[in-house]
Amino acid sequence: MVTRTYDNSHSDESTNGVVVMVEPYSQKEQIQQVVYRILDANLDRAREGLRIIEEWCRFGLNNAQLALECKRLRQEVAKWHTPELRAARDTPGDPGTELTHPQEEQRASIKSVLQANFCRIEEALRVLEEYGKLYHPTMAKACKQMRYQVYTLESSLMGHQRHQLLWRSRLYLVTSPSETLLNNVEAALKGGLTLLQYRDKTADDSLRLEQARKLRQLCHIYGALFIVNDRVDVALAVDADGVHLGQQDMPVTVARQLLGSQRLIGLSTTNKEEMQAAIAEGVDYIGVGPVYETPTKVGKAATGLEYVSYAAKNCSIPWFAIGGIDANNINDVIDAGAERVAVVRSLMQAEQPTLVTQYLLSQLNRIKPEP
Ligand SMILES: Cc1ncc(COP(=O)(O)OP(=O)(O)O)c(N)n1
Ligand SMILES: Cc1ncsc1CCOP(=O)(O)O
Ligand SMILES: [Mg+2]
Repeated sequence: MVTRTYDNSHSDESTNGVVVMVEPYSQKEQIQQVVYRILDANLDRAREGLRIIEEWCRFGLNNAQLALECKRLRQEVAKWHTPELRAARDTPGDPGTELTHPQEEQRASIKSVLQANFCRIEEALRVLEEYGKLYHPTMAKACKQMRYQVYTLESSLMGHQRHQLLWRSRLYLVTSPSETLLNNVEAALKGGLTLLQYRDKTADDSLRLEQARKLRQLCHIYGALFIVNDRVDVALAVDADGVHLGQQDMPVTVARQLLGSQRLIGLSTTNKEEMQAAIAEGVDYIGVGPVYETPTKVGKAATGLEYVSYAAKNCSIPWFAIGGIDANNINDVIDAGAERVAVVRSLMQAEQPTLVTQYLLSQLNRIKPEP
């Protein structure tokens, strides 16, 4: 058998002594080969990406439903990978195999691995949709549908990840305005912080957006959750993991409509009625306090440790004791039943936020080891 080359010129080839005239590819055929190569490469890319996501759903999350959806999509992609497309493959002649971006060589967290691979699958499906139109319109339509199904899968999986990390988080840093905001936060992240809230009651919106973006990026690098205080619009603008609302802020139902079910909503509570109402409204976590009076929230009466004990016995969702908590009194709060605490000054005013984070976490993990 004589293999045709991509060279479009006439040529004679010797094959076992027999001289064979090789027909040149017509321009149309050459383009078809290129399209087939693109389809072949992107079918592989989409399938590989799906497998990477599937492995995490299966082994990382033990979530059969999500793993099954990945498998279904993988098989649907494979269905379009016909022998004629595979035959167009030319790996040695593909200049793209050598091209990698430095970001691809290292990933900071599972979240980045998942996000990078969702991106890869969605891009591949988009390519399949566009070039598929030149091959098989049904394929193009199927790939478009799959792309939307992958968006849904991404949002369920990322939502699931968020909830898991929220349940695992024991320490919550709520920021205060500071010249060293980013350094303080990064130091706390280095100490093991997994949940951050950006709170600035006075900044103008352009600064607020700029800082929120930077903090979100930092949290992304360290695999931590990023919540915005009060402002649903800012949370959406910077693609935050959620928002924290107070009793006087936007109603939870409205925030939920805007944020959807996959992002987190936290609500401040100061008594059992507010706690029960918050749970009934479907918030993802609550703040419990201020446990002690605090200059960070002037004029707000302390709830004391009784409310902490009540929460320990009655709260079915993650809750964070907040207000005046520091390295000196954290064990009293833990003894009253808290497994999670939120702090502002303890970390924002610490000389060594990494060490303080590590200390607070070690105390919180002392009673019940890390989940
Ligand atoms: C974790 C957590 N709990 C409580 C609050 C207080 O929220 P709110 O009552 O809306 O007061 P402000 O923070 O907006 O002044 C919180 N931010 N975080
Ligand atoms: C925002 C907020 N809501 C209840 S207490 C509080 C502030 C807690 O700050 P600190 O940890 O500095 O006492
Ligand atoms: Mg508020």
